[in-house]
Amino acid sequence: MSPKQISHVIFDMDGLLLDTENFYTIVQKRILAKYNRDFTWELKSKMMGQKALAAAQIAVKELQLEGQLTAEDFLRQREEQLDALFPTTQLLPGAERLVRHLKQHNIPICVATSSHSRHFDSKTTLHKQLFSLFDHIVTGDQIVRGKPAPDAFLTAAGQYKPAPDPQKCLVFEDAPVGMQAAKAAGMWCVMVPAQELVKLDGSCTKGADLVLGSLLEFDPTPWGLPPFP
Ligand SMILES: O=P(O)(O)OC[C@H](O)CO
Ligand SMILES: [Mg+2]
Repeated sequence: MSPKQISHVIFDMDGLLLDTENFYTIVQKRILAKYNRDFTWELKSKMMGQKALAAAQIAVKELQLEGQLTAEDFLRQREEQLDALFPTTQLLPGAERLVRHLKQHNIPICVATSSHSRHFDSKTTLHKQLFSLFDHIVTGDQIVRGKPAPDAFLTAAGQYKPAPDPQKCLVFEDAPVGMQAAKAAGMWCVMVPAQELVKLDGSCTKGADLVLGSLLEFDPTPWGLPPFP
């Protein structure tokens, strides 16, 4: 479909706006080392963007840890360590500039994250003012089916009255399952994947409408959005 005329923009959070993915990597590497397992990018690529329990279940299954570690135990151990790290979360390059720019031009903006609301609160500790600019935040605990199901993005769009045409919604995502969720919702998707992920599997971005190295590279104009000054 062309020309693109985006009316609403939906942001993923972890790994897209906020630099939290490294925290998950550090903590999960530490926990899995106790079970003589390596936490690889291949495994991470399957877990990232998922709701917490779904991600934990993937780890246990892929590493054949049944009988040694339950998904719930993995999460409990993960929580203790993540809780100490999340309040220090920093923004990723270009996130603040893009969010403020769209807000300044009255473009409806919201967030659809797989993170549950307690993690959302903790991760945004240093960024409350910026996150107050979003019209609403949809967290993982508000939806039943996690990404790659389209629910998070459809729920986020559905909070606008009237709900926008998905064909006029642009989603920013970092994770393969997130990009798939956006496309399943019938929306446009700009993917900003971690470079490690692309190196591992070039096809992880297949289906995205545009792939960028960072949000700093985004040009709003081809999307019918106002240009940066
Ligand atoms: O990328 P998000 O914001 O949907 O959150 C995903 C998980 O919490 C971490 O991969
Ligand atoms: Mg993400």
